[in-house]
Amino acid sequence: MAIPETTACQQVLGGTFKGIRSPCYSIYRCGHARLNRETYSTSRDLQRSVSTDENDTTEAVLGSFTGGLAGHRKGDVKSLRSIITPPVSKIRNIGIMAHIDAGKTTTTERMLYYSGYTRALGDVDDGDTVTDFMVQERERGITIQSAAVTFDWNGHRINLIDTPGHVDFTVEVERSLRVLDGAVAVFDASAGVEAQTLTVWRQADKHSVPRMCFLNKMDKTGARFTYSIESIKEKLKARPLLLQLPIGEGKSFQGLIDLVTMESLSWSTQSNEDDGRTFQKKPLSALMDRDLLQSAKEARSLLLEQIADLDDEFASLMLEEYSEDLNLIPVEKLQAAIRRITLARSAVPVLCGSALKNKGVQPLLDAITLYLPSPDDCSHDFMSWYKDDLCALAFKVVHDRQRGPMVFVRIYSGAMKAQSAVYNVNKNCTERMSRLILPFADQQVEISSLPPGNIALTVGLKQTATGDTIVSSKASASAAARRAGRAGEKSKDKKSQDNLVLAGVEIPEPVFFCTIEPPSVAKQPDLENALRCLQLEDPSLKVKTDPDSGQLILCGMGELHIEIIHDRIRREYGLETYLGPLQIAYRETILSGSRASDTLDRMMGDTRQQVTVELEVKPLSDDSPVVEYSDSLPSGVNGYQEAVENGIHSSYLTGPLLGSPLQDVGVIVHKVNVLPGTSMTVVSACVSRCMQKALKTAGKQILEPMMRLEITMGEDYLGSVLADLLQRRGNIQEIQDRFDNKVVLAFVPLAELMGYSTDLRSATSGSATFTLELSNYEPMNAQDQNSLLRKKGLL
Ligand SMILES: Nc1nc2c(ncn2[C@@H]2O[C@H](COP(=O)(O)OP(=O)(O)OP(=O)(O)O)[C@@H](O)[C@H]2O)c(=O)[nH]1
Repeated sequence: MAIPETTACQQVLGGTFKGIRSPCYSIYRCGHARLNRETYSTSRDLQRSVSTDENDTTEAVLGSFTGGLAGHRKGDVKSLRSIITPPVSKIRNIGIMAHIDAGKTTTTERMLYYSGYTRALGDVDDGDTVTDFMVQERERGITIQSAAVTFDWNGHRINLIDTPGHVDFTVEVERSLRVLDGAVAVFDASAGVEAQTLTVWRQADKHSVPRMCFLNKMDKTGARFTYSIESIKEKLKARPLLLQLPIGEGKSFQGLIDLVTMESLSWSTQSNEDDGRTFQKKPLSALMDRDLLQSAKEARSLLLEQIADLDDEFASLMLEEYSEDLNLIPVEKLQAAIRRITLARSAVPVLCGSALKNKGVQPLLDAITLYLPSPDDCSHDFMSWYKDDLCALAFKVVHDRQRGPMVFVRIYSGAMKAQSAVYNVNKNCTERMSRLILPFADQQVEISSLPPGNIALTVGLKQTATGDTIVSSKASASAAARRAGRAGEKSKDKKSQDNLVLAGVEIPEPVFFCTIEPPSVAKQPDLENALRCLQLEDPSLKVKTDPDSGQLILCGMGELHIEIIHDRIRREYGLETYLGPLQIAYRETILSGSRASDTLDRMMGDTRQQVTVELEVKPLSDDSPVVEYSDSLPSGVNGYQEAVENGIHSSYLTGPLLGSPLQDVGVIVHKVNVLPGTSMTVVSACVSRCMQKALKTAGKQILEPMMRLEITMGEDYLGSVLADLLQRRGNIQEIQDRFDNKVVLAFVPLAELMGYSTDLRSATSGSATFTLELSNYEPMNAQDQNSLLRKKGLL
């Protein structure tokens, strides 16, 4: 048995460390007494887990809280805490993903509580959860930033990332999925699969993340186990493997039947105060309810059949060794088969419970360790290029006012060490990392080194942004490049030779923008600095400068996104900024082509610079290249090709109608005559001017963002919601029934949805909910296009 590497906790930073963001004082206020006690319970828990493995050696170092907490007595915290880094096979890097409000945060809180990392149960509704620790998150009761949490369960290290459900923050979800090995999809069992679940499910598919489902809120009136299972089949097109059956639904929900071990698990329903830590486990034969027993037997037979269908090894066990009595199949063999199926993504295990009522979370934790992959189960080409050298991916940057940027990394190979220099492949620079931290939600434990497979938080990397690849040195990157090159030659895979940089996350184009102004000119540099830090953290936030007015422009994924950024600049950077009206990010295209020519002729110093260009713009068809050169042109345009294409691309940024980016426009270059000695910049400028000329006379068209809207409301409001959608130029696709509710699916131009949440709330007395995502860009009709141009004073 491999001896696990041991790392020692050097200091518990809970007191001095003001959270990932400085305004974290609120958590200390509501939880600091808890924080101190937690340290005890965590130590005990870890000590317990230490003693279960005889090969583990531990090193415990005394740390101390030093100030930072109001009313806190220095030195009264016993932070004797040993951190064992388990073998890689016992690490689980897991994401929790779901539709907004499905209960991810509540479930995470319960996990932390049962694993001994918190002393009290946090409650989203009371604003005292551990993972939602930004002030805005506490106030709004939603998760904005993924908070990574590390904890141990049954000798396993679980690195868990609580991801936000709101569509404005899907980049956060995708960023987490990129580095996770497995995921738990949490559902509201009264709603089944909801709109955002579909989006995150698709994202998890894209990154081939094995996952399991947790049907939460089984206690809620209207909770329907069977309905939720059907919606997983129908909407997610997934194959559910039912590992549990609920005992009761809604108010009568009291526990679960474990179809793998054939036991019933029941929690006390006597008191709401019960923390669910203890529950009763009985063999199924002791179950009094005959109907339930029968259903459990049937569900178990179905489960065995499904597993045999999907796993040959298990099928042969069933047909040969245990054909006489399937009940004799050892639980471990069944679990191993479920694990293989989950990793192969041929089915998804389904569990259920109620996080709020403290039922079913411990079996979920067991299932995570049993069925979801360890880093060893996931292989990547680049791991062989780096061998034992460090290779890590920065997947999130957060900014702390005192410590500067702090970077979450996933280590793929080699060890990451505190107080060491690392090389950032994307930025081509060497940086010094001062500290390495294990993130226990708002508490941080400093460690000296971490082996591959882990997720850690680093301090000191100032240039690193989300998506950057970090290795030990430039020499190590070069050696990896050579190995990648050889591998690429062998496999004739050109891509692998270039691909030293681990793929980052695709960031969707922002659909909203607005100007942002500092309170005074003197504060402009502070605002620029705040925006620079926020952009390092949040790659979906774009900042531009208006070339005419010089004003700063914020571009974001939605109204809420921009609102949160505004709020954070105020709270975290102490700047009261002014936002201009929110505007839509339109695009432009052309419906018919046009040809133009232009000449630039000027003296620069003693040199005459002269270029004549003739080109044609045309609607781009799917199979033609964006830039074509007419046959009459000399090949390579006499060495000016790059300058010509720079000129073309720069003119794509400002369309002729609104100055919005152009799409689906092709160019044919007919003539480029350049006087020798003319600079490349002048060639690009002439091409760009000629492009603008041609575009002006082409058939111009504005494209507007169309949103896919899903609204859930009581039947009484259906008529008024539909009438309102039609007024907003909405195209209604479908009206579905969901128990007593109606669900409307529609496509609506984004321009018509400004302030929709407030309008919908007042029209339905706050009872309706909706989700919104960008569907595509569509041409505006002539009338709407003209009225938009008039509104902007452009017609
Ligand atoms: N009845 C019931 N309510 C629950 C349960 N779990 C969570 N809730 C409630 O559902 C609401 C949302 O819970 P959260 O844990 O914040 O959900 P979330 O998925 O993290 O939400 P976002 O981070 O905003 O996406 C809160 O009011 C919770 O108290 C449950 O098991 N049963």
